[in-house]
Amino acid sequence: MALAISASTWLLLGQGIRHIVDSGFYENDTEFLTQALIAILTIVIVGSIATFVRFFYMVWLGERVSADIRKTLFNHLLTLTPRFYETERTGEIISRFTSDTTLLQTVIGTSISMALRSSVTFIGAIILMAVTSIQLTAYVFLAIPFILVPVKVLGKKVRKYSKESQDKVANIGSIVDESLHELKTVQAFNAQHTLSSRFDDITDAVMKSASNRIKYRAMLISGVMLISMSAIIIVAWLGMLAVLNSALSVGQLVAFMFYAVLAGGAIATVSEVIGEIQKAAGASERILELLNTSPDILVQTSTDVGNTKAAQKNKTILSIKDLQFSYTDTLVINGVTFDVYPGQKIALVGESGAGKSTIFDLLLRFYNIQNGEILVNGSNHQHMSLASLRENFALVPQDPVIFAGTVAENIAFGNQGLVDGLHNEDTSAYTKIEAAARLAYAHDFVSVLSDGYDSELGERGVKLSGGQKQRIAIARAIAADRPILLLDEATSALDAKSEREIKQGLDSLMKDKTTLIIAHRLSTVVNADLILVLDNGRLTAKGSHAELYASDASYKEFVDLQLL
Ligand SMILES: Nc1ncnc2c1ncn2[C@@H]1O[C@H](COP(=O)(O)OP(=O)(O)OP(=O)(O)O)[C@@H](O)[C@H]1O
Repeated sequence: MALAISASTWLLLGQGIRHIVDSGFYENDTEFLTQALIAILTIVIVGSIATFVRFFYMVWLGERVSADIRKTLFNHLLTLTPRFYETERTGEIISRFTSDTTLLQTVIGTSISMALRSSVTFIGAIILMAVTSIQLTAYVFLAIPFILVPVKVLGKKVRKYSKESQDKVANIGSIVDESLHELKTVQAFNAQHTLSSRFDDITDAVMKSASNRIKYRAMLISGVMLISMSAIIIVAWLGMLAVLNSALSVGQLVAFMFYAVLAGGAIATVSEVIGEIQKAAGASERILELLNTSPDILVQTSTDVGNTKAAQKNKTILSIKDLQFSYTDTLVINGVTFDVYPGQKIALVGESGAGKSTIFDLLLRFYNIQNGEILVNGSNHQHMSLASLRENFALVPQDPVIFAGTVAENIAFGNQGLVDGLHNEDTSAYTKIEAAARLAYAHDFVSVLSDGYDSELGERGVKLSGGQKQRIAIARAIAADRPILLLDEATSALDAKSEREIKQGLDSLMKDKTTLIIAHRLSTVVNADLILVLDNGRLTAKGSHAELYASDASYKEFVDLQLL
């Protein structure tokens, strides 16, 4: 409405001008002149208010749309599986978030608003031109096909190069993301030059497609301007001839020219923003592509009653049967079968690449298994929702993950109650977080940080040492309080004190829990209730350390070579 009012008020101005010229000037009517000026002033004020409302709401709408798209897109990305991120580059996805949604925001907030306003102005101006002089309007219509040709032909080119340059900008995102995150490795290997020449190539490519885009846009704008202005000049000449022949009053001609300039300006604006709108069309295609990617892990709805009963009789917490899995063609897990009873500590050992981490990934259902069964508390994991399946597990990865945020936020991470408690500044949440940190032997170093549990840890925990990160990860698993722990023991050795503290932290974590641990230390395998030996995806032996060391030559060799 504001758009229609603001466009109409500017159009009304023409009528005002016509009356001033014809009635005020030519008939020497001073009082009429004053009244007309007051009327025009009113039109200007109404027009300005309507412009304020139009601008405010259109720009607000642009912000709202991009905020909603960002939220939807982020939530969607969190549901996609690791397989998706093995092929996509995160830097490129970040670019879709930022540059594509920002583009949509400006286009909706500014370009579409301008295009709509100009279209309304154009239609109104044409109608009023027709009212003023049908004959002159007919001449103007003759020019329209000449204007549409460049809009059609050049607009297509603009769209093509816009999409291309947005894609290339996404490559910039990837390389910056990768280089800055791995800056220490880059600098340690003096690889700045290699990266900067790769970056130069990418920015040059962006520049090249941007130049093409700009060239076609400039041709579009100037072509439309040339044709429309020439048409106006010719029509003005025809109009002046009509005035001389007394077929038209001077006021009519002035009003007509006012509308013709408005219409010409409107066409010029549309041709300028059409390029932006084409660009936004490219951006939304890319966003839709992402939104239409569906996660490849589906929950089967039927419940497996038979298996549930069988498992409950045995009371296994985990039961793995004849598991088979491959990432690509070759089987990485091949016929693995084992049971885990509540409270057991199971150590997984095997050479690098044997498939230990893959078993964790399958338990957490990051990938679909090809054959076999995984029962969690007697339920087939494919019949459980991903959330209820994963509620059974707390993961402590080999390289502990720290999120940008405070110590307290990092520890609360896996426990929604604590996260909400922190959000509401509930003191009991802090007490529980501190208790978890004490059990993980993290309290001592946290309490000397400048803001204690509210200290910011920096992106990826850059402000912490390796051992400190591990203890935060352990505290997080303690705070999450899940029945089954999946520990991927760190391979890197730490100083004796840190080692001892981490071991004590892990002991408190494992207390009363069922644990599966990818073991890299002899002390871990010695204390395990059951050791599973994996070799090339197969389970080749199982038993206690003493049994296996005495009976299994390959285990003995493995322990002697790898663990001692
Ligand atoms: N995302 C993946 N895509 C394709 N192959 C993979 C992927 N992840 C692992 N693999 C392959 O699967 C096999 C098992 O890997 P996995 O990480 O489970 O071994 P691991 O026993 O945990 O090794 P490590 O002790 O070195 O971590 C390896 O041969 C590895 O190359």
